[in-house]
Amino acid sequence: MRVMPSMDAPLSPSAPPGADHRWYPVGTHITVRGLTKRFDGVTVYENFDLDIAKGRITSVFGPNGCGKSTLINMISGILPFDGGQILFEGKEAHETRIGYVFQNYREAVFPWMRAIDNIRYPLQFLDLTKAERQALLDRVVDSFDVSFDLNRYPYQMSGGQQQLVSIMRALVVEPEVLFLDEPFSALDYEMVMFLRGILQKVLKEREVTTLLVSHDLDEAVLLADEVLLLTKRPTRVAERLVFDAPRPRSVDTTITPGFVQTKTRALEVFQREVRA
Ligand SMILES: Nc1ncnc2c1ncn2[C@@H]1O[C@H](COP(=O)(O)OP(=O)(O)OP(=O)(O)O)[C@@H](O)[C@H]1O
Repeated sequence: MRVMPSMDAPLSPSAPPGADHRWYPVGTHITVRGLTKRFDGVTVYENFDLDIAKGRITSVFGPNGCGKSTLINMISGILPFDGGQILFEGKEAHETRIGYVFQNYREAVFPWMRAIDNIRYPLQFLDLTKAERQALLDRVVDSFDVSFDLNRYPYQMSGGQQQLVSIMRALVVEPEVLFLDEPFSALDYEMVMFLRGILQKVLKEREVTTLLVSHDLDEAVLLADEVLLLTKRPTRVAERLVFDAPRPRSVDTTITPGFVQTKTRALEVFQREVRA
């Protein structure tokens, strides 16, 4: 059962824990408390707690099948859970503007719409004037500065271009929180490098709280302000690693001592958890 807080409860970031079920620590955007999720009797999460910092990029990394996608799907409101509470600065998911980028861009973009209409699509659900919608569309197009024609249909675009369109579509509404599940795993390396660069630029400009699932440890560390390392099921947080290298980060970052140190520690924790 999902615990629903009453809508008239005051938001109180400074109140002590327990005083108010909508309390959240200062600087925290997402609070997960007592989360429980089972699939067919298999417990994936049991009484799981997590705080996610506001405006930062958090990568989620862990053993196969530990529940990385399940976690971001529950937090984003796509997947129901069996118990616990997830709040965004004290608000429910449906009170929060959320963007989601799926791994499988071919199924995510609408094939019958031109790129620009794909990107524009979510704006119709916002209570805005035509001019305000156009301003948001122009802003996202300007930020990404794409070099291909946005009047093309998906079948006329490469996989990377389609994924770029789906990222722009997720960001056009200016989400407070963005979820990305393996967004670059099916793309060639040149495109991956380009997308990593442009995405971190836009996310940092807009200070979007971001949760990224990646199977690629280099990518998980490279893009993250913090790497969240998970255990095997029933899943707990094994360790959290802060990575504060300056941005923009590129392949050059991956040979810096700070990167190597963070990745090495992440690998140690990962191997320990896989063997556990
Ligand atoms: N709809 C479902 N029905 C039954 N079991 C499911 C369902 N979705 C996920 N699971 C199971 O829950 C566990 C966590 O799945 P999830 O996809 O979240 O893991 P993951 O860490 O993202 O996996 P991977 O590393 O393989 O991408 C797995 O054991 C998976 O088989």
